[in-house]
Amino acid sequence: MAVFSGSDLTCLRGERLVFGKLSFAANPGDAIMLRGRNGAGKSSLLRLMAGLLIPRSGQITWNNEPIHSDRIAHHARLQYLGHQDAIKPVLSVRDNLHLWGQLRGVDDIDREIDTALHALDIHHLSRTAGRYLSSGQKRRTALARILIGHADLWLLDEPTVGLDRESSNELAHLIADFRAKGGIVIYSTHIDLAVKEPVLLDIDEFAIPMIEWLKDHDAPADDGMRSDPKRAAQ
Ligand SMILES: Nc1ncnc2c1ncn2[C@@H]1O[C@H](COP(=O)(O)OP(=O)(O)OP(=O)(O)O)[C@@H](O)[C@H]1O
Repeated sequence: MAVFSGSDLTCLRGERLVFGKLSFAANPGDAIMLRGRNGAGKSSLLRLMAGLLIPRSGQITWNNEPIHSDRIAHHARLQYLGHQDAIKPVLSVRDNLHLWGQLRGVDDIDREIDTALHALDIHHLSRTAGRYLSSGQKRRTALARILIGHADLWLLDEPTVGLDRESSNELAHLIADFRAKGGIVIYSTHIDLAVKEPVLLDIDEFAIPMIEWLKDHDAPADDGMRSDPKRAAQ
């Protein structure tokens, strides 16, 4: 059984059936590349994997335990990079990373920040406030964030957006290092990223018409978020 897996996943957003009968499996060192047309559900799948959305059917497990049985443990093991860089505009790059390290309970934050700043080649921006960063510099800062603290799983939604070619190659190296240490990386991209032998998961293959899905299931009453009252309140 794979360390991280999902089986027979169905994703509803609003009243739209985004995909169904989708399964995946990943072990330490694996990379999965999500592909699909705009709106196919790549971001939705990454959010399901992060435990930020709940599948309408199917289950996602880590070491055979459903991720929703212990969401705190799941969030602690993963780093999620969404479309938003979530950089605080009034804080410097270093302070942004410091805040993130504190939230993750990292011990030796300053040393980890220095390592991350060098890895993303943004050490010279350490004291620059978030509001003065270019979009590529913001993206690099967001990527530096995923290096702070221990993680077993990286979920990266379009990580190359805003990056120049050099930074994209640097990201590919970081992914290779993370995999070499046993990390699992799942990422969506519209451009080629030099990741070695990723497993391709084409979300377009899991598009099914709502009418077909309804034949086997109850009528959809809600979105994945709304099926969890705690999340719906957020
Ligand atoms: N918050 C939401 N509420 C309702 N529907 C949503 C929501 N977010 C996304 N959707 C819908 O879910 C579907 C999948 O969107 P998603 O963002 O996962 O696709 P994607 O493959 O990541 O697209 P892209 O390549 O354009 O980033 C789309 O039809 C979209 O309109």
